[in-house]
Amino acid sequence: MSTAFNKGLRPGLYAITDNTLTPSSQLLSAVASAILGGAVLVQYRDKSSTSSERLRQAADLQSLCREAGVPLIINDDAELAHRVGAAGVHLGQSDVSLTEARRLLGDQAIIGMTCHSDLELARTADAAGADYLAFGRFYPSSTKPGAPPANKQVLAQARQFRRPITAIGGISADNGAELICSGADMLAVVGGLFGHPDIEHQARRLSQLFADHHPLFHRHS
Ligand SMILES: Cc1ncc(COP(=O)(O)OP(=O)(O)O)c(N)n1
Ligand SMILES: Cc1nc(C(=O)O)sc1CCOP(=O)(O)O
Ligand SMILES: [Mg+2]
Repeated sequence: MSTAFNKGLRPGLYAITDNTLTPSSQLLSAVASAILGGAVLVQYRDKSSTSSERLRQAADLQSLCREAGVPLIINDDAELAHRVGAAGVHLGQSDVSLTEARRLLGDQAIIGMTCHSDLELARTADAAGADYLAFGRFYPSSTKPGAPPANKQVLAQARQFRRPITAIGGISADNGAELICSGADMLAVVGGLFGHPDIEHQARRLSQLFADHHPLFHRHS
């Protein structure tokens, strides 16, 4: 049996926003560029704006993503995901529990879980019904300098759960291929995408890595 992709999840670029890299006035056009370049999933991640700003931005992003047919995930905040009708939420180990988020958002919501580099965290997230498992950080990250390092081997080991696997942390178009070859289905990228002047171009480069290396698209001849 192979990995179950459902609820609109598919292998590819997972674009994560950052309010320090992208001013709020440019958020929608930045995300639109990422989608034009091939992003298959978007996460709204904003740790510092006011709750009313976050509500407005999440609602605007939800309209954009719905129109584009790309699921929007809200970081940390299941209530906000529920309020704007987003596709789901991403939860860390110190965020609200998956069970609680599932109760609020329902069976059709996409709930992703941070598993660092720890298969036991992944086993627990799998048992609780996580829709994807996130591992990282794989390379030093200026977005989250304190994120604990992860070993690429965990990506292959996590395939036993048959859940889509996301890699995160310091990923760019220049270093992402080896993570896909190691077992990642999605590359979650902040700085390597939104830190560049030409976001659409970077998104295309990152998306091309899947065409070249992901087993669902790439067949050795
Ligand atoms: C796809 C993805 N993977 C990991 C994270 C990190 O989540 P968390 O550990 O809760 O840390 P913060 O992002 O909240 O700082 C993520 N957001 N997305
Ligand atoms: C939000 C986040 N979580 C991480 C983890 O390891 O769980 S690394 C990270 C930052 C990702 O940003 P960039 O692509 O700029 O490194
Ligand atoms: Mg979190």
